[in-house]
Order: sequence, then structure tokens, then C-alpha cells
Amino acid sequence: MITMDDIIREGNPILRQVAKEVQLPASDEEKNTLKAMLEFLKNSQNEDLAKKYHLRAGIGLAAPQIALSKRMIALYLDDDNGKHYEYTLFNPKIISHSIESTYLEGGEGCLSVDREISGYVPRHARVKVKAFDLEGNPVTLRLKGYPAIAIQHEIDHLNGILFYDRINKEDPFKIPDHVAEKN
Ligand SMILES: Cc1nc(NNC(=O)[C@H](CC2CCCC2)CN(O)CO)c(F)c(N2CCN3CCOC[C@@H]3C2)n1
Ligand code: NI
Repeated sequence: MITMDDIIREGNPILRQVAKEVQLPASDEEKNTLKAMLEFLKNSQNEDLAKKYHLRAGIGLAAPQIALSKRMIALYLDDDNGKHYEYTLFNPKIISHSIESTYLEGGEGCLSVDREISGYVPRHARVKVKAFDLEGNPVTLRLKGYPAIAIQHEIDHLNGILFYDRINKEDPFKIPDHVAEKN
């Protein structure tokens, strides 16, 4: 199973590399790794297992974070309406996105960053993503809000980008451009 010992931290050059596309059909090893990434997220959100294995909670994970510079990501989260999102994807690509931006009011963190970095991380409010599932089938996802933010954070990892790269250096809590009015 994947534990925090497998997760590399900032300073490791792998986190700043552009990860390579997975040649499809994926190998059994690549499929098993992607399944293990999803399992980590589930375990990390289980109070008993997280405590037992000292896991930091995660809703997303990208292969470079376990020192594998390949375009593979997993997501496991519920949105504010309780809708469940569970994805294991190869070669995800944002093919279009809204002009509107959004951000998490509490900022973002990262399992590969062992420090708090405050500030708003501008994200596209809506994204259309093409990817391939575990079986190698093409999938098209249209996401908004929380899951959209999470998948952008993970795809950034595949391009060597960390969340704090996107925080406004002059004014970390500047409301990003094109953010819709909050009612
Ligand atoms: C927002 C949040 N970020 C958590 N961690 N950070 C991560 O997931 C990083 C990726 C996320 C950072 C911002 C967007 C993507 C990991 N990243 O580095 C991967 O690249 C959480 F753990 C968390 N939740 C809320 C839901 N809760 C359900 C019950 O279990 C606990 C869980 C905690 N929400
Ligand atoms: Ni991260």
C-alpha cells in the first residue's frame, strides 16, 4: 500500500518535471499503481486507517508525487452536494475551460509540500477533460467547482506546477480575475 513514505516532497526534482504520457494499453504495473493511488486516497479519508498508517488526508494524487513521472492521476472526493467523484485516469488533458475562475477560500495544500502556504489559487471554474480510464477507454469529463479545482491541481503536478506557483506574489489574497459574484 502507498503511505506517506512513498510521497516525495518539494525539493525533489521529479516534482518539477513534465511527466510522460502513458503508452496505452497501460501495463499491469501501471494499472496496479493507479489503483493503489486511489486506495491511498480512500485510506487517507478513513479515520482509523489514516491514524493507523499516519496518512495525511487527500482527495487527489498524481503519479509524480510517488516519484513516477507518468501522466496518471486519481481523485476521490464528494462535492458540497454530496455527489461522489472517483477517478483513475491516464493522460488527462484539459481540452476547454470557462473564462470564469474560482478558488478555494481556505487556499490549497499539497501532500508534497510540508508547509502551509496561504493565499488564493486561481482555478478555472469549469473544465472539460479528456482522459483514458483504467481499461484504456477514452472518457470526457465536464467538471465544475470542487472537483474541477482538484483535477486542475493534479494535472498541474503532471506539468511540474505546484499550487503556490499560482498564488499572486504581490497580494496572495487578491480575488482572482473573472471570479463570479458570490450570492
Ligand atoms: C481541499 C482538500 N484537500 C485535502 N488534502 N489535500 C489534497 O487532497 C491535495 C489536493 C487538493 C488540494 C486542493 C485541491 C486538491 C493532495 N495533493 O497534493 C494531490 O496533488 C483534503 F484532505 C480535503 N478534505 C476534504 C474532504 N474530507 C473528506 C473526509 O476525509 C478528509 C477529507 C479532507 N480537502
Ligand atoms: Ni498536490
